[in-house]
Amino acid sequence: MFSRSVSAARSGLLSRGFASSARANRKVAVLGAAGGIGQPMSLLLKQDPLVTGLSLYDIRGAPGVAADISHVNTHSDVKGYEAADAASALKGAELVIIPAGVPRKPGMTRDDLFNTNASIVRDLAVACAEHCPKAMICIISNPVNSTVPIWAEVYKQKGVFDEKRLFGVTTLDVVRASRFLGEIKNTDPKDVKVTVVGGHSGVTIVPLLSQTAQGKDVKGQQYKDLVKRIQFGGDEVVQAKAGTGSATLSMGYAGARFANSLIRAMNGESGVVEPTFVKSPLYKDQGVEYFASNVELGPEGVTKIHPVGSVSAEEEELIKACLPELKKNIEKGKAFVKA
Ligand SMILES: NC(=O)C1=CN([C@@H]2O[C@H](COP(=O)(O)OP(=O)(O)OC[C@H]3O[C@@H](n4cnc5c(N)ncnc54)[C@H](O)[C@@H]3O)[C@@H](O)[C@H]2O)C=CC1
Ligand SMILES: O=C([O-])CC(=O)C(=O)O
Repeated sequence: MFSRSVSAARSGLLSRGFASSARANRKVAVLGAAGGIGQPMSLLLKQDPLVTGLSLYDIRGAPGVAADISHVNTHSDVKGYEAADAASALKGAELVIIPAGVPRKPGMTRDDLFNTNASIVRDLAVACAEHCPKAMICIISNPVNSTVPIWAEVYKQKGVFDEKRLFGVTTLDVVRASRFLGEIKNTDPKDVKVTVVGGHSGVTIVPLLSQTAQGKDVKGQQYKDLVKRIQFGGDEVVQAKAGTGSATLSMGYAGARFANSLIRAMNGESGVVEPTFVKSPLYKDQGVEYFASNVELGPEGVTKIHPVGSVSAEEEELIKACLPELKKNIEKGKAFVKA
């Protein structure tokens, strides 16, 4: 699991979602690297043989985290940067992952984080537009349904927007769906692949269980409970952490897994498909500009946005409930930057 070799990367932890292909120079910057997500995710990125450089940035504590992680004996270089040093942190970054911002406390929705996190994300977008405008951008900071449009609007203002290179990370919803369905079916979750579409909060999270072999016969109350658990899995963790934060370790895992998929695609591996929240034509006619669905990834980012596919009557209802909420969240993000 700690080996730098490609074959080792296919074993142990990495075989459950991290895989590797030929090595290219891939510098990854983590913004918010000293936080609850940033630290474990950076550690997992250090274990990824496809990551050749790690640039850890935070308004506090990143040099210490970098010094610690840099002792792990894998080949990548690790550097930590102080608050004032965003330019150096971002220079040459090809992929930027952003878990900067405050997490929820019990009783809050993700949208309640908007007032604090919107400006954090906007300012980081300005810095990336200046110092690494061509990097792939993976946004974790909540509310994702709004922070992704915020990033896009800043990039449009700066004249550097490329919709193929901007991703909202919804992988934790996919990870949860796989785990929770696997638990019900008593199956190894590595064999349970659930497409989750929509957005990343409450009713905007729509798992397409009918499209999976293990999920299609889950019915009645068990179906309702499973959907609710996937949609509100974040609340489960927020409540259990009782005021000290939200999901960090599972998100660190999910973020590193998404980064691995994207880097494999950037390195030329074909057929890499992940659900992710992107600028999407799927529901544009209903005024929803961004939508998570299966997206094929390639060297330049988004290669193909897959349609939602055939869905059950229940899933149709879930999508109907998702769209107006998602539209509101997206418009809020856009309006913030325009104001
Ligand atoms: N997309 C998803 O599935 C998930 C998203 N999240 C979100 O991720 C975000 C981070 O969560 P945690 O790591 O638990 O929070 P945390 O508070 O532990 O860490 C956030 C880090 O961001 C840093 N930070 C704040 N402003 C910054 C700036 N301007 N530049 C650089 N760094 C800055 C802080 O110093 C801190 O180290 C939250 O908004 C949370 O809601 C959390 C779990 C899942
Ligand atoms: O629930 C939260 O606030 C954090 C999050 O996005 C998740 O765990 O899915």
